[in-house]
Amino acid sequence: MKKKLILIGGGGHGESVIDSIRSANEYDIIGILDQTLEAGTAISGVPVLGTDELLSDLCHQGISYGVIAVGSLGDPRPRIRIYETLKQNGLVLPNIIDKSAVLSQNVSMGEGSFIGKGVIIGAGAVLGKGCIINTGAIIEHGASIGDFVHIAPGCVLCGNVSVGEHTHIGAGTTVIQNITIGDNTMIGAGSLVLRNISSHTLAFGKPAKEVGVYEQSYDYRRSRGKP
Ligand SMILES: CC(=O)SCCNC(=O)CCNC(=O)[C@H](O)C(C)(C)COP(=O)(O)OP(=O)(O)OC[C@H]1O[C@@H](n2cnc3c(N)ncnc32)[C@H](O)[C@@H]1OP(=O)(O)O
Repeated sequence: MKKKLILIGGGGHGESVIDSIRSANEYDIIGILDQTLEAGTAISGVPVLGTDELLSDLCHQGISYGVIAVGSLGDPRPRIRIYETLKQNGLVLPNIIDKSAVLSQNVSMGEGSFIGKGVIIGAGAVLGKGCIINTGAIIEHGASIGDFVHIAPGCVLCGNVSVGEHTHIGAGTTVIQNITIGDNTMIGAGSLVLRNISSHTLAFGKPAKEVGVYEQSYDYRRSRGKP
């Protein structure tokens, strides 16, 4: 029997997640909880059941797996909130790995991450929890990817790149080998990263330059008493 799973979030990213869950054929998707979609509608054939207030009832009905299915464009806070809600309700957060992704056997991953179509992850890479590794991204050997990082579609991270927690690497970015990118940072789409990039920083371009403080996630960290 397939394991029963609930999705939180039914937007565009949610549709990708549904597609990848179906590709792996391991879970039965019972429904979607979403703060804005109308209960009774359906996304990719999966019913919207209501808001995440239903979570505790659903857990009592025997659903033990939950997936963060909202995307992120540089603000990881909604995904973090969902992660915490799922954990508080005692749900297990599986890693959703599209069937077309190719992962070395020697990859270590936290929980609750999404690995999209055509992703390649090399030997010795270490991924935190709650990450999105989006369509067609390549993460080479020895990479270190922090919690709630989004590596957007088509990025190439060469060997031994390190990306700090909550950082967004914009679509189509290339990061050369041995580079360190800080926490809570935004790298704009299409960048070429040749030098280390600091935490709490907006950087973009070819080559990528630091153009300012990245505020959004910084506020989130301060609100949690972090520097
Ligand atoms: C499945 C999916 O779709 S996942 C989604 C993947 N999407 C991404 O990764 C997008 C990442 N976001 C970006 O690249 C954005 O452009 C950001 C966050 C870097 C900047 O966004 P904003 O703050 O709104 O910047 P804005 O659009 O106002 O541009 C400000 C200036 O920076 C420039 N700029 C913005 N982004 C970039 C970039 N990636 N590369 C070069 N220049 C850029 C603009 O041209 C503009 O220059 P100007 O003042 O000379 O006209």
